[in-house]
Amino acid sequence: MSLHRDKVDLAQLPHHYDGKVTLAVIGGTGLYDLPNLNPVARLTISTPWGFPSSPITISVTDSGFPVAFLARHGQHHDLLPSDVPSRANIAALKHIGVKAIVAFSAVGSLQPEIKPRDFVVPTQIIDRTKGIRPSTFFEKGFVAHAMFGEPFDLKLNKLISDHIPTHGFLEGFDLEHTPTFHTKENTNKGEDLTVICMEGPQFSTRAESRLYRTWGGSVINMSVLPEGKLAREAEIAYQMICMSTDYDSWNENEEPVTVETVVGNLKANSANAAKLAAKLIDVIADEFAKGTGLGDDLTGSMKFSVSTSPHGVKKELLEKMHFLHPGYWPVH
Ligand SMILES: CSC[C@H]1O[C@H](OP(=O)(O)O)[C@H](O)[C@@H]1O
Ligand SMILES: Nc1ncnc2[nH]cnc12
Repeated sequence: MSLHRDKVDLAQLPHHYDGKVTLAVIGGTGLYDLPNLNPVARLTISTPWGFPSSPITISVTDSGFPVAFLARHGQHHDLLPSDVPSRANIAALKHIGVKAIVAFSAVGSLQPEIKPRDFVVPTQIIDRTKGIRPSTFFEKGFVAHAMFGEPFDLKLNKLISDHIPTHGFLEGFDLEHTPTFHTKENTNKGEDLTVICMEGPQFSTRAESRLYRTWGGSVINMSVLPEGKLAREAEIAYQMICMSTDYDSWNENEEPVTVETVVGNLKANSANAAKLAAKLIDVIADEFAKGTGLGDDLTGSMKFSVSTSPHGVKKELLEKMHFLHPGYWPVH
């Protein structure tokens, strides 16, 4: 079943964009473009970690603010969650100047109050991937350790939570189900909302799904890692917005999740997600215009997270890292 809408002919767009692009949206399952914006360029960027999942579309809002868009699983959804080239995706966004990323993801709900078609802004992550995804830009010969106790950017999280009301945030739009916008502060009594990231591509067993509930999991997906870790290493403020599509497998009164359930809810959700994305872009554009330092908190953090003396590092490794953080570790 296709989730794609009719599209502008993106192939005709220029392949370069000269301005600065500070905000990026990563689209997950069901969100393959930003239909409410005006596309102005389509970039194919080669990185030392390969090519991104898809070309990066630069669009501008009505007020002229540029936003980069990247389809996580490719424009035709041909990449398994384990095969998403997250290092290339994040490196390419960093290379064009991105300081903040809002990443969308279709998730299963592990809690009865998070209903299919609701949105969730998580604050914590539990890693259940299996170590088969490259999850760092660093490698043997050049060692660094990034801080990850707060895996999402707190300023971006607060900005989003403060500006999107719990109910009615899609007023006037597809309201067959009025979605709730779940945030730590507004709906979860200050308790973390935790996304479990599993390897997939198969969904969880009932026993696993129940286990994740005992761990305090709120929602489950296959995508937030290593994307969020790599954004941290790239010093980019990162927040995921989860779109609930199913109750996973924990509920004995329901059939365990199937792709049909996910796709059915996504058909409604993807239009809502595109509208929500447009709203969030306006909020974030305003914040950048105010100059409050959004995306600046991490600046310089990786320079001092390195354990290896740069003098002992091979030239090839330093050259790769120069793409990500030019000037941090001069190539000798
Ligand atoms: C099609 S259901 C499983 C799939 O959906 C989510 O993708 P994304 O996070 O990119 O929206 C989930 O993480 C799985 O990859
Ligand atoms: N139940 C689920 N488990 C993992 N990823 C998902 N994406 C959407 N629903 C999911």
